[in-house]
Amino acid sequence: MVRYRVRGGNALRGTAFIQGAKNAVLPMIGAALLAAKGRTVLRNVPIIEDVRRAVELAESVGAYVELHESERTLVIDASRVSSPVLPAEIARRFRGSVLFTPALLHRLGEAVVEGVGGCNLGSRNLDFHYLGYKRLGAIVDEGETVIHVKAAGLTGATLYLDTPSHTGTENLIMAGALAKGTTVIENAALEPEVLDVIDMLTKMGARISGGGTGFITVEGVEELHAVEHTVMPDRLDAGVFAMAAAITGGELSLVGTGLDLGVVRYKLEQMGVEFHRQGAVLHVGCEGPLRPINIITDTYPGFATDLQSPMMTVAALADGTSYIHERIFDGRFALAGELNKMGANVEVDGSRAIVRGRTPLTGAQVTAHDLRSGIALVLAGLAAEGETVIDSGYLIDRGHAHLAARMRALGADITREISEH
Ligand SMILES: CC(=O)N[C@H]1[C@@H](OP(=O)(O)OP(=O)(O)OC[C@H]2O[C@@H](n3ccc(=O)[nH]c3=O)[C@H](O)[C@@H]2O)O[C@H](CO)[C@@H](O)[C@@H]1O
Ligand SMILES: C=C(OP(=O)(O)O)C(=O)O
Repeated sequence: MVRYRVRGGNALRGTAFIQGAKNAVLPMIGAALLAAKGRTVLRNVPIIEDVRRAVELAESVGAYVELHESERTLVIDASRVSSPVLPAEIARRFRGSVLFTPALLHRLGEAVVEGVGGCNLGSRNLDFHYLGYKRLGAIVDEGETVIHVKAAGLTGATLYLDTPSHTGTENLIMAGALAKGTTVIENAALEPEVLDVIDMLTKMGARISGGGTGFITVEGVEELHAVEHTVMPDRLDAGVFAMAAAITGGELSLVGTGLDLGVVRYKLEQMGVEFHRQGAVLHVGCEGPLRPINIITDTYPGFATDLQSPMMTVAALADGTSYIHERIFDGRFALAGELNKMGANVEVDGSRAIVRGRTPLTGAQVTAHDLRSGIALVLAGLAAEGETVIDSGYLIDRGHAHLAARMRALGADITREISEH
């Protein structure tokens, strides 16, 4: 059992090194398995638990993988992929396992999905993925726990997503990349991580156009080859460090190539947080009191649902009432109860939350219910009086690399502990 212990009150100052993006590297590991020859090299890989699970899963289907932690580099040789089974004991531990299906379909003609994990955020359907495979010619047998997808070869078709699913878009692009003919994906996701995956697939030889427009066209090719690619920076990790500076009255220089915080920057600016860019470095700091904010989560370029939880912590520390409307997931407010244990005043009504700030936060024993509620509690701990102990820290480790060490380097009093129970 991993647990984080945070003693609040220290302002965070210094240079924060932003990791590579979790939600880009996971589809890239799936994409690497599409190459039947050669070795793929991924750079700027975040050393997070989800990447370790993805490595285990790739190995379990027969790939040879080297994870060079200090170089943050993955080397993947997928030439010997031979098992279509995504075993439950690994696949159920992270969401990214869903991204291995297209490669297994193309390479082996079938994929046996024994489970898919990920944060528990209410309903997380996969119907767009399976309907898409079916329209491309696959047979999908959805059992109680195991899903069997089979295809002697996929053929391009026009696909429509009811909502622009992030992994759904990535999966259907990968399915179309080696299909016969043209695949069109309408209402495709616009997230920067999806565009980074398209960049990598394009280097591999895929013919994809329309990324970032919502209408993606994929002309199927005969084969894809192994390439080297550098994973984009993690805008969620960057957002969290910006918030850590803001709520502790600190000042951070965020380092991560080409970092663009987008709407979270504008929302934090409305709250009184100051940003200024100096070349490749983004400075963030906050001197005065924080102002309250209204947030509506949405698919890109809207406010990212993954930053909604950390933003709830910031709102609890702002002077006045903030309103949050969660529109992507129907179960993403488990954080409210934990924050309230620390003295916050958050009232949840369905998909809306009202955060009445500022109430002084005091350290408490709290539980991470998912990755982002976990990091939100770390933020609360940094600003609280006394000691906060956050259980289920594995969930935080799923998405943030060396969190305690990176925060300690900036002056935070935080430790990561492992206990038997
Ligand atoms: C590994 C990864 O990249 N995870 C991200 C990805 O998750 P993920 O790709 O799972 O999220 P989706 O964009 O697919 O899901 C968004 C919404 O669409 C619904 N839906 C989705 C697919 C489907 O077939 N049917 C359906 O109804 C889901 O139930 C959910 O309510 O995008 C989410 C939304 O930005 C982020 O929070 C996650 O961090
Ligand atoms: C929901 C998240 O991740 P996943 O889709 O991997 O569960 C997240 O990163 O907040």
